[in-house]
Amino acid sequence: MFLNSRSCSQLGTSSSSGRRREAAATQELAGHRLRQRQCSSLGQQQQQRVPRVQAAALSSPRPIAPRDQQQHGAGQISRVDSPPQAKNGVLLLNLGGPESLADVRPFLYNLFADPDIIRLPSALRFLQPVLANIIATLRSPKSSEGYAAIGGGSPLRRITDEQAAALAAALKGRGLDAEVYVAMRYWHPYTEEALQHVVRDGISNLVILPLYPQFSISTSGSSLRLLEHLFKSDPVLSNLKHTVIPSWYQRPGYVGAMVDLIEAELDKFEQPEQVNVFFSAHGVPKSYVEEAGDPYKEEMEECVALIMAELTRRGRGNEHTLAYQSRVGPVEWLQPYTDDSIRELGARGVHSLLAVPISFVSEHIETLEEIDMEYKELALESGVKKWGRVPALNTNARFIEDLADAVVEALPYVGVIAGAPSGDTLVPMGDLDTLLSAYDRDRRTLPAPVEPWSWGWTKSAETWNGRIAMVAIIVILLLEATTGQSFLNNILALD
Ligand SMILES: C=CC1=C(C)c2cc3[nH]c(cc4nc(cc5[nH]c(cc1n2)c(C)c5CCC(=O)O)C(CCC(=O)O)=C4C)c(C)c3C=C
Ligand SMILES: [Fe+2]
Repeated sequence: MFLNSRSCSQLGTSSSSGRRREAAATQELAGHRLRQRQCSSLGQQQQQRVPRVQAAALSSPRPIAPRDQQQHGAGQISRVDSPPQAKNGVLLLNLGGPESLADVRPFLYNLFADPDIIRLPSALRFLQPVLANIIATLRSPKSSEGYAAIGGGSPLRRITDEQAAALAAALKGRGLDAEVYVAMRYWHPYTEEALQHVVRDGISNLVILPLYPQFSISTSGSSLRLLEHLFKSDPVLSNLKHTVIPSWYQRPGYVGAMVDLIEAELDKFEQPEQVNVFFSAHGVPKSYVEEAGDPYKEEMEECVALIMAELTRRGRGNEHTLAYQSRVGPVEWLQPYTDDSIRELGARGVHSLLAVPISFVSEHIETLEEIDMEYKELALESGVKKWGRVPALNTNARFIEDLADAVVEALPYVGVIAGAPSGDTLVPMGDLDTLLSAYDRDRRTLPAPVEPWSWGWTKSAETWNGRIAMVAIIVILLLEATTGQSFLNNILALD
């Protein structure tokens, strides 16, 4: 498997030499697709030379240290002891969320310590934990307020567990016995814990399914990077046959389920045909798309076009809008911003808005607080008279059935390097190595979405916090450098 994918990486590198530039995100993706196809055939030719590795049952798993406060800290997860039986598993990737207000700051630390969220130049990477601590500390009061408003914690773990159980049942309905595991990126159950269970259960064929319909470097990409690291540092996992479904926004079942929900909400308005269908996607910094080639924006636009086409096919001629929410920090994010669009629609005299959360399939802080409270209030203040919101898919039966179909369709690709069966996704299906080597290969430094030093000069409420923190951090770093003692560990330790 790794022999194949190394060859693919080399192929990708040589075929793209001299082709690096910002404006080429789209061409870049087309190139990825082409390379993937080349890799597929190369992979198939070389398949015979790859040793058929037997997955193994685990006799004594080594516990993994919790990752709060650590960057990718896991070592080996398991030892190979005995030959296994073929067993299927599905690994659901998700973000994770604080379950109580006390979890908020360590959760934020984990998020900002992720180099796919804040990508520092390599010379400054040693500062990432320090920066993560500062930013988490500064952001924590605002985030905590949001989580307090939705009951004191995120519902994400509960909903994702329900989705996992529903998916396992749907697979069983198709005659497929498969364990479904939940692997969160920034909170419990951590990816390391999930993989420990995968190994303990002797899973030999794993389908990796991010619960994000559209691919972004900052979400699915980040979880896949972590998996890559963990797979490479463990003997059982490095031989585990797997395939990744990188994104699935174009699946008719998903699109159909979204349209069912939209229609049901439209019919609650007195004049459904007058309602503006307002898609609000989670934003990403613009540089992710324009400099690192994140397909997120393109996938989002395609996704909205597919949903609108299906709505139209069902005889609904509504106008629609796509905007991006949840911007953090001072850099430019994808535009238009949700708040600007709401104001603009209000000013244009749009009477009714139906908000559709589009980048995430569970209720979470950004649907329950940001959309239901902040944006609703803004819309009503801006002149919009009627407001509605489409619920998240959660365990919607049609959606879960579609995920089960996606898993069944992916299973033949486990352990085989191959492009997506229909070739119609922007990031094609494949194993981790192939996917990540074809994708965001250079991990180029990006402007950090949140920079404490910039916060210090903005007009935001954090201005003085930011300045004080910056001065403090400089003093502490100087003290550390001159005395050789670590003050930061003591001062900024969370828990
Ligand atoms: C597709 C979905 C998401 C993208 C893209 C994404 C990018 C992204 N997010 C941040 C910063 C924060 N995200 C936070 C919470 C959060 N983010 C997503 C999804 C995406 N993020 C979800 C589902 C959640 C909520 C989980 C929950 O607890 O319910 C937070 C914490 C909350 C807050 O303070 O607002 C931050 C911070 C960045 C910087 C980023 C891209 C670089
Ligand atoms: Fe986010």
